[in-house]
Amino acid sequence: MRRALISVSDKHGVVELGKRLAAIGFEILSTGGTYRVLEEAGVDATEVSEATGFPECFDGRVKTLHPTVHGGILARRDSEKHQEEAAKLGIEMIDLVAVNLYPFRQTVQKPESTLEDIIENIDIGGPTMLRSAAKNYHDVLVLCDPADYEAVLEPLERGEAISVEERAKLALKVFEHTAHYDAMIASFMAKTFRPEGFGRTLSLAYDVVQPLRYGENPHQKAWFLRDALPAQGASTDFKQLHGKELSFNNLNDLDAAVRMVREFEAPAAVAVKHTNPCGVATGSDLVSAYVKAHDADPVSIFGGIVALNREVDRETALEMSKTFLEIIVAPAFSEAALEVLKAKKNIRLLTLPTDQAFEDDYDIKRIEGGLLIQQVDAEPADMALKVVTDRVPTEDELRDLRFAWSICRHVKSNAILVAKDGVTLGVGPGQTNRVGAAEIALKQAGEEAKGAVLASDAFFPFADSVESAAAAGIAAIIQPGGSVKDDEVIEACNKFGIAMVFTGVRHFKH
Ligand SMILES: NC(=O)c1ncn([C@@H]2O[C@H](COP(=O)(O)O)[C@@H](O)[C@H]2O)c1NC=O
Repeated sequence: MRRALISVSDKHGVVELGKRLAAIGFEILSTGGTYRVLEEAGVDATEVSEATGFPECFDGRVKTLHPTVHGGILARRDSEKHQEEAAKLGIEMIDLVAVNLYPFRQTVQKPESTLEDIIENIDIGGPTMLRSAAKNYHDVLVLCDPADYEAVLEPLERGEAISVEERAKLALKVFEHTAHYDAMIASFMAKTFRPEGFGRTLSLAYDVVQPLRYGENPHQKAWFLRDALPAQGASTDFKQLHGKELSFNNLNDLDAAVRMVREFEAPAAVAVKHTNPCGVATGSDLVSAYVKAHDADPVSIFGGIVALNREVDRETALEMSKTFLEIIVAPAFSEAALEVLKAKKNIRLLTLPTDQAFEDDYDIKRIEGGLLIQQVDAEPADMALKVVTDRVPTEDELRDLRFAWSICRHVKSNAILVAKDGVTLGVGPGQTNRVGAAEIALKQAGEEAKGAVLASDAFFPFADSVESAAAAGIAAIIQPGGSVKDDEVIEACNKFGIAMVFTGVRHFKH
């Protein structure tokens, strides 16, 4: 007689599984809670403790960790030696293992869970059985997901064997599942007991949310994954109210836009193209912020992603509906705004708490054969502005310098940004030299650069960009400082009457 061991926390479908396995002729072994559910439903089963002759003990911490169980799963059917040994030890074979694990993730995510609750929900016996069965997939069927019960029951009921390839796929699913489970545990423990960095290894736990239509380009396959233990309010935590599925580039741009709009407490609008801002503005209300962000670069915003940090009202919606936008993301949309925007078939409308701070931890980049991991480039709390020129910036200039600086660090390096009155006027992103970045930003700002401020994400190696800024009419500059040529740069500013502040902090973004 074939034997099945069933031990599940998620009892969905277990009665049906038990009934149908019993009907096929399986003898069923199961652990306490599962046994009771099966028994109540009239499924004939034997408790594991009866089979092992050893009681479940230590509050269920030890139930199935016994040679009778693991020998029955792991012994090779094609090995005479193993079979003789099993016979000598009185161990009977177990041919099917259906196990799902203690709800570790759900326990971590429950706000009321204590550390003790979380630790108690680290399953030990379950993964051990799953791994034993998966290792012996040639002879043992292993089920770690109720969604797979049907696909195994059907052929068994027809009296068909399940191919070794199918068994291997079920085993693979187990090893992915237990690795993911352990990675979540390691990640939780690391956050709790070693928040400051890494040990000798890193295992990341992610869930595949969905395959994407394609990647950055149509010939690239792509997937969207989310942290297995996601923090609430992350940019991946959006709700989609309208529009088609998001693309790879959409998700990437969405993340950039959301990170930028979170910089502001005042009503703000951020328009993004290819992860760089093309128009950013704050205003006394949302509609004025959006109109200013739009007018900052009415060409680039076409097909862009716009993030806002207030509920979208009808007026703002009407303004936005004049331009083709790929995505609008905001904390909420009024009914009237939705009515206006939903009329546009191709726009995607998303909500997420862009009006709340979100503390991301690590930034991960893939390089060939490895990863680079760094802390997120947050502004250090102790960053202070130091005036280094004869002329001190005016209050208005200081406000604009801070505005420009807060966005400049989100622009790809080398980055130069020109701004005035809480609006970006020119953005020079991703250039291989700073002069080129300054030229782009100043050219885009044009006449409006007069009296505006300029931010640079890293120091000026020469005074050439200051000369270009002066020629365009820039009134004040913000930059980290720290070049061997700082004196020349300061001297140039003094010569042109430009006020300059150093931040002492660099914000490369590659
Ligand atoms: N310790 C053990 O020997 C053990 N054996 C099985 N479990 C888990 O116990 C759960 C089922 O328990 P019950 O049938 O009592 O509801 C399953 O999630 C299974 O993974 C165990 N528990 C956790 O470590």
